[in-house]
Amino acid sequence: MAPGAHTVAVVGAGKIGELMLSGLLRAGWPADKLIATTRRQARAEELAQRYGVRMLDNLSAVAEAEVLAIAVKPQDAGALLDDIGAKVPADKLVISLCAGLPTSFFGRRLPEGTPVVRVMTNTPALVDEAMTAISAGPHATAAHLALAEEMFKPLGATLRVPESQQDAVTALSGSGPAYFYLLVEAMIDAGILLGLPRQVAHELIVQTAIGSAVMLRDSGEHPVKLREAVTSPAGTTISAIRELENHGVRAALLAALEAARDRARELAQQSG
Ligand SMILES: NC(=O)C1=CN([C@@H]2O[C@H](COP(=O)(O)OP(=O)(O)OC[C@H]3O[C@@H](n4cnc5c(N)ncnc54)[C@H](OP(=O)(O)O)[C@@H]3O)[C@@H](O)[C@H]2O)C=CC1
Ligand SMILES: O=C(O)[C@@H]1CCC=N1
Repeated sequence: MAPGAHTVAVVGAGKIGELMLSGLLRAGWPADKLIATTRRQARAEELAQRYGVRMLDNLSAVAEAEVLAIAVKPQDAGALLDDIGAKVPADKLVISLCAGLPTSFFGRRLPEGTPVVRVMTNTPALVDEAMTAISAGPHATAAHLALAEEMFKPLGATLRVPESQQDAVTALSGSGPAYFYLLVEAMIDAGILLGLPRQVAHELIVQTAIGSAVMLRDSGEHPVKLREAVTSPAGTTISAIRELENHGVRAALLAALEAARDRARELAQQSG
């Protein structure tokens, strides 16, 4: 299918919605086939100027677009669907980008038979390195999944997962960039502690992160093997690793990702 064969409306074009718009434009989606909606007029003007996409109100977007990508916060999705849900013709594809919300949440608020696809992407979409997981919800056919994939493939890697895995996916790859940024920030601070100028520490750690990530992706080696290759007997690395283990970094990560998964479940419960 040629890029831009469908008119797509990004409903709630905040950070993730904007990433989608810019990614689709980079992939060759024509601007006149892209619609976005916002709550604030100033935001609408900013997006229109930046991307040349059509800014409409929610109901006009529902009427005009063939695909609706819902990119509001989970806490705002109920109110949005109270406004537009009944007006969505059942032949439109609804793609939810909302953390935590199951497709049944949308199914209950949309006309019977509306296809829903649940997607969890992440912010490296900005540099076409997203990890996007895609799940079919009720009434979503193979063609709907293929269309969702066509929209997210230009933004990075895509993977199909059962919807039951989406809260875990959200904890791993949806929130994942934040964990890596936190680690990088902490390691740069450690460089300051060791007396390096901040800019030098930044350059050392960012390039080390990039090099390590490329090796993880391209070598095909297990991370344990890659770590062992750095860890010399009685050397410097094992001294650092002993401290990481003493401070429970591994246990902290297990607990942290479990908390993120639990929060995704809570968001669904609170949204009703
Ligand atoms: N940030 C991330 O890394 C990721 C986020 N997600 C999911 O993506 C979704 C969006 O997150 P994010 O982009 O960070 O959040 P933002 O708050 O940046 O974006 C949400 C946007 O929706 C707008 N909005 C809310 N209600 C309406 C409405 N009724 N009509 C039109 N626009 C509306 C808001 O407008 P206003 O600004 O005026 O309030 C805001 O601009 C969430 O569901 C989140 O779970 C998924 C993966 C990663
Ligand atoms: O923090 C959040 O809730 C969103 C979902 C995944 C990443 N950011």
